[in-house]
Amino acid sequence: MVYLTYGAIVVVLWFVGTCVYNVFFHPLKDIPGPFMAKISRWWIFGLEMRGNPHVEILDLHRKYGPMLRISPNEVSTNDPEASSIIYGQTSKFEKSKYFYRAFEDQAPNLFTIRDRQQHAKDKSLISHAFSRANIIQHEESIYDKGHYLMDRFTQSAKDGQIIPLFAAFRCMTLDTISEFAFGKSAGALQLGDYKSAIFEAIDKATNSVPFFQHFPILRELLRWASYYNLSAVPNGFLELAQISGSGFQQMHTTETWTMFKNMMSAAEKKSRELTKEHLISEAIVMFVAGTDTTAAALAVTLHHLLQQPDIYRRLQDEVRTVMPTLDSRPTVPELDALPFLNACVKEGLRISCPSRTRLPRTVPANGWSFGGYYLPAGTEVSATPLYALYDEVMFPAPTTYTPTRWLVDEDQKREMSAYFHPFSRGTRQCVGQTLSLIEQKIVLSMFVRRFNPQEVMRKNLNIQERITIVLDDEVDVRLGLVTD
Ligand code: HEM
Repeated sequence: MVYLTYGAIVVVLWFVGTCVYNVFFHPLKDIPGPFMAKISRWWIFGLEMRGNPHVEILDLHRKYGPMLRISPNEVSTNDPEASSIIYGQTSKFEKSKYFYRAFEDQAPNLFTIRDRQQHAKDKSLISHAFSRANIIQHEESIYDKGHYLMDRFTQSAKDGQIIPLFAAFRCMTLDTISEFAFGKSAGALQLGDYKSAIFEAIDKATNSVPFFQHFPILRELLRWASYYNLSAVPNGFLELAQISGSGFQQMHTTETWTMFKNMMSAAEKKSRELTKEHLISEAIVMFVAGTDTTAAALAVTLHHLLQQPDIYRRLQDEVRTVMPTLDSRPTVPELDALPFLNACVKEGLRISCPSRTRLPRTVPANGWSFGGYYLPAGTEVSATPLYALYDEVMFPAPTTYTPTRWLVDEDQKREMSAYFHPFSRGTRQCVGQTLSLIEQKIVLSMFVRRFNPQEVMRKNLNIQERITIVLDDEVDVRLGLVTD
């Protein structure tokens, strides 16, 4: 009993001592922020659990200024110059261990790897597959899936049925990335209700990430439970690893070009051996990063477009110039040359900001001085593309979908582009951005060529942040048919 009492006293003293240190003596003590954020990481965890942490942090920046302490050892910034230093091409800030480790199962992958040299080597194995020239070679595969989906929408429109756009686009992006990666589509577009089990696994995995970030022991316990086959414990990463394993098995039975075959032969040329764990880890990233991001961007864009008939018609008129029939397949350069289509896609990416989680980096050796503060080596600093995309000066009325804001002269466009980094920037920018942009342009042009707006069931969006955003209330719509 005496020992227990002493133990409790030690714990209380340790807790109080840590709080006092964090608030009054910590090297970051002068950086403003909510009191509770300075004391412990429970504050940011609570914010994450509420569902929209970065919209809330953006509001706090408006109150406290560009440098904001969001946990004892983490500073958020919405200062464009600070973001350039942290994320720019020559940045020395590595990805944060606590944050990115939680996305890994058995091995690091391109998204999570921290060492800059190792990252450059790994990226060189994959970047050819995601080059514009290579994606253009695969545009027919995107068109095939797009047409299949549009045919389903046509039937639903004829039957007066409600169409769940986010679920449908999730299936389309899943089938595209699975065929690209493994040579065989996951077949999600064939599912009557657009509900693939792969998304259940993705949702489980992404929901678990904040818990793994704040309580890394949970991740180890979960792996242990999986090892002993305690299947009652939900493990989205394990499920995704199993799905990826089947993808690889299937891949080796075909002659088709695939992204992973391309990666393996690039590794072979460099005499590098890729472990099974490494390949599976890369495959999990393809499923997670390559689906919800593009699907959410498309669903959010159409949610807005379908409610603005004038803009919708303008886009339809422009698209008709390269799509004389309902089934036309314009080339990617033809789509790239349509200014209003490009403005609609850009504005959709800006307003949806599909990857809006903060992307923490670690201050390198020697520390970093910025904005009158000194941040010692090891401090976590973070920003999300959202802060610049919602900048009220650069993008007046930032929560309004206004594609015409992008139809300005080249100088203004250049200024706006400095704030437009939905795919991040520098060496760690998104490797899948060309694929995503081409998918978005193909699907959007096909959609407006075939359908007229009829009814959007919910006027407001309920966006929740996970690793990427997800739309908690479906973008349910009814569509009319274009006949000529
Ligand atoms: C609208 C669509 C997309 C958006 C907004 C987006 C956004 C981003 C952002 C912001 C990052 C940087 C993350 C960080 O710094 O930690 C990133 C990285 C990455 N994305 Fe995307 N992404 C999209 C689509 C895709 C697609 C389609 C794929 C693959 C098929 C993909 C694969 C990746 C990978 C592998 C990385 C890590 C790159 C590296 O560190 O070298 N993304 N993405």
